[in-house]
Amino acid sequence: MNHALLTDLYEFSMANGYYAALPHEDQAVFDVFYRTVPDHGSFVIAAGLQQVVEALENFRFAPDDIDYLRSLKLYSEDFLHYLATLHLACTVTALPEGTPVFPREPLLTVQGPLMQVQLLETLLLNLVNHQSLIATKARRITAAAEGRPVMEFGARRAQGPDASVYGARAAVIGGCASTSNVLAAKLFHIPAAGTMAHSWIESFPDELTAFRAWAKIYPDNSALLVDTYDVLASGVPNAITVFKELRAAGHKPVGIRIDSGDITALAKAARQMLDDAGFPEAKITASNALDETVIQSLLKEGAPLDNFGIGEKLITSASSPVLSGVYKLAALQVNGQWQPKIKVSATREKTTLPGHKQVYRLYHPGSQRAFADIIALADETLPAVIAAVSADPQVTHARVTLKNFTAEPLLATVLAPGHTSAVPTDVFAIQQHAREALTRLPEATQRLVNPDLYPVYLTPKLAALQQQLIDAHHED
Ligand SMILES: Nc1ncnc2c1ncn2[C@@H]1O[C@H](COP(=O)(O)OP(=O)(O)OP(=O)(O)O)[C@@H](O)[C@H]1O
Ligand SMILES: O=P(O)(O)OC[C@H]1O[C@H](OP(=O)(O)OP(=O)(O)O)[C@H](O)[C@@H]1O
Ligand SMILES: O=C(O)c1cccnc1
Repeated sequence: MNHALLTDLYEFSMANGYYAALPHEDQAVFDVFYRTVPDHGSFVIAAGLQQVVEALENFRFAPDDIDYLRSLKLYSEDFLHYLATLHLACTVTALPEGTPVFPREPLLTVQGPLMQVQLLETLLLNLVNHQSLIATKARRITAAAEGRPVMEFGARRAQGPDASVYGARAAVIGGCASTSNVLAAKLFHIPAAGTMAHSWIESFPDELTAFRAWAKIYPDNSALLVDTYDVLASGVPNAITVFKELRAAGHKPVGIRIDSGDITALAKAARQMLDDAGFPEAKITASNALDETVIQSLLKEGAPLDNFGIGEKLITSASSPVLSGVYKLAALQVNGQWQPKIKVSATREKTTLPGHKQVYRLYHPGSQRAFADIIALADETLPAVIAAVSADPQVTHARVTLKNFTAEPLLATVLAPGHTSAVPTDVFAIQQHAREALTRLPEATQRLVNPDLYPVYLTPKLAALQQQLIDAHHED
């Protein structure tokens, strides 16, 4: 689908206005960042970059798009002609998908003619906010599962087809092992996984007949759903009968799925029955409106679970369904000269960071342990000793001296005019990047409840530039 019209009307209205009022090719830089972490976490897992790059590479206005815009009777013919022949000339820098990113840090920047980059705001935020939200939720859920595979089961509850497909992709970036969503599995090379629904069991005269029919067709994929009638009185005993028959025929039974009731009590009793019957290797999968909180509770109770199937709470990030990433102007060329730009807000919290920027992750020297990030102006060289200022205006000890670190720049160019982009597209490689990046962060920042805040600083140059622009604004 061509997404060129997937924007808010005001972006076109501004672009048409820029076309009339400002030099056409003057460049602008916008930053994408967010301020608040979902679920009171301390970081977001950045995701959606592959789709951003694809959307920008295919960005074109079709003749009927132009006709539609003309029909609004808002825009000049010159501007519509500009759109009809538009080829984006934008440079995008971004941190790699899967990277944990903290509040206020630019995770993506776009530079290009002001008219063009203004038009991209809504689409870029749509792509990045959604996938980063779901990847972040999946990280929480898979952390709670402590290494047990999590299958993404959310297609039926996702808020529309796109949310199910790209949500499944993001879920894998955040740690899921597989998806039941066949389209997502095909598009992103994710293992397709699944069991059966209650309707299968109900479609046969009785549960045992239903299990036998399944086992006959899928003798090596027999994960039987045991809660249609009574988990312990019929579901597990019938599953054991079928497992014995499968074993006698030379097959290895997979296990059972429990989808209702007190999962801990049922899983403990089912485990005992399976073990007593000689099937200690049969796996128990749990599903039913699970999320990280329920999973933690189940595991704390000692529920002997091997796999999880997780739908609605993951695919909608139900407990915290919004990531409010924003797109803010950071610099503008005026007569060929760059000017840093700022939005000064009533609250310091919402005041933006001006200028072209770079984000560095700081490590203790010779180690893989990160202890802070620092946002710098893109053209400054980090000194060995930095009198850094907290990026969080709420922090009381706002100034610290940073020394003895190695610095890793996080933002790199992923798209430039005339160059084909090569961002990683292997979702499991991206998942691995996320996993490794997390092992380098302090463990306490990854707690699911009350995580430690990870320090993010500004260089003195960036902090001074921000203050200078705030002061200049107040003098006006
Ligand atoms: N031991 C447990 N500790 C905490 N939460 C649990 C436990 N067992 C199940 N849950 C969760 O409690 C919620 C409600 O479970 P409940 O027993 O009401 O399901 P159910 O109504 O039997 O299922 P269904 O409506 O699908 O038939 C679900 O989110 C489930 O995952
Ligand atoms: O609960 P989720 O995390 O979204 O996991 C997916 C759910 O989808 C199926 O339920 P179904 O649509 O058959 O409805 P049900 O709630 O009656 O089982 C399945 O049995 C799970 O319960
Ligand atoms: O395969 C399953 O068990 C499944 C898939 C989607 C939703 N619920 C269950």
